[in-house]
Amino acid sequence: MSYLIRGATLPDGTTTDLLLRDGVLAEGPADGAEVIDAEGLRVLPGLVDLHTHLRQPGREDAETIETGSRAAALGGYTAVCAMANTDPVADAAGIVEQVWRLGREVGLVDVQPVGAVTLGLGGERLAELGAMADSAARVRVFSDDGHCVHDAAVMRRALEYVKAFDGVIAQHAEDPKLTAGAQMNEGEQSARLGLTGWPAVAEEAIIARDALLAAHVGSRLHVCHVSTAGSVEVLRWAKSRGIRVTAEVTPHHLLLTDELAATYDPVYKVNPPLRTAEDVNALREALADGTIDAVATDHAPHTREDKECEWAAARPGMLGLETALPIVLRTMVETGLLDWAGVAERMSHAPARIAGLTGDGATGAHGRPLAAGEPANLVLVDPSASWTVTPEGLASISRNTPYAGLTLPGRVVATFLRGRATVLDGKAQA
Ligand SMILES: NC(=O)N[C@@H](CC(=O)O)C(=O)O
Repeated sequence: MSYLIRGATLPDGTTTDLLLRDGVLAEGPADGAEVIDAEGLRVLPGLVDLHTHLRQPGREDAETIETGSRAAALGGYTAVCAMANTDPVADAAGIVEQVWRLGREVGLVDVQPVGAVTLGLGGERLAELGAMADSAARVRVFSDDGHCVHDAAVMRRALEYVKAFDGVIAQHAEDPKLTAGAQMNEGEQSARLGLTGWPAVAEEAIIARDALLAAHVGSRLHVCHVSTAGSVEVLRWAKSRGIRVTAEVTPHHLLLTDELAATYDPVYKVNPPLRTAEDVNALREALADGTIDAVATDHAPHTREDKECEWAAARPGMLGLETALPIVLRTMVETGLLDWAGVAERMSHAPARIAGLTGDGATGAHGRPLAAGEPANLVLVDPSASWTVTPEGLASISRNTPYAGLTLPGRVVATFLRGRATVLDGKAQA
């Protein structure tokens, strides 16, 4: 099937026709192509998520590679990096290959497995980083996400190891000694609610330490879900020194604050926790000026049992794939902080570069320019359509969206993966 997308507006604001043929953006006659009228629609390169929890293997009651892939395609994504905190943990070549293959079989989005840094996420012994890199899954991003690689010597060794194949360690920056028993952001709200606080310094101290380690080793560090104004300062300092550090921010940290904990509704419980309005403003500014390179969802599905309970017993995490782009439009574009080219950079080009997905690899190329000869990975968005989030209306098995009832701008009309429609007329194809 080939498509002629007529009159779509590119990220730079110019309007063009795009011919999708044989998996690539083609030139020449559009004979036989299905015509899509894209007047008034925005086209973006297929979005790339650096941080997705797909829960398979192990917690298929919360999400599967298939349901998570569908949610991703509906959110405008063509590639997602699947986190390693599955059961079993993705710490060996066999497991990452299985995840990669299952993603290919579903075929809605390229599922790029993230490998664990340490065996069983235990923080002590390095996982088979080289074997995962050499496997069919061609792993380049390694993370113990959900856990911090807390031992500085282990972190140093991991950074040294991945240099050989231009891998990157994606750190969940949280000093576990400083967050023991933590339930929410440490501050005025936690004092008022009587909940144990998760102090900003637990994140900031690890980012500073890891930036210094990355500089010492000459390796690449990526910081997951940056959540505080102080972290932004540390990142600014590290980048100004030429340290090879990149960072991501989640949509929920760009919009929501710790005042929501006063509801005691565990849908707002997440790690790192929601912070203050000052933090939110600093994160938006950092994403605008490039101190934070990318938006990543940290899509974290949880069952009702794990979420609809007392705050203290609930698992941290929230859904994100289907709402990420609308939240970025609300917080960054409507506020004038980013234009559409900026959205393309922060949600497609930069994450693809960080994850090593821009070249031809096992999963093809993502985050490439929308130019002739490039893989036809793209999304069409209706910027003028708004929609109201309902948990039942989402494709995820789980229901833990913090945005229920919220009306958001921007509807994904169609998503294409190598020229094949994975979403058409706002509906997933399979
Ligand atoms: N981000 C979250 O709140 N949850 C993550 C893991 C974690 O970081 O705790 C999950 O896997 O559910």
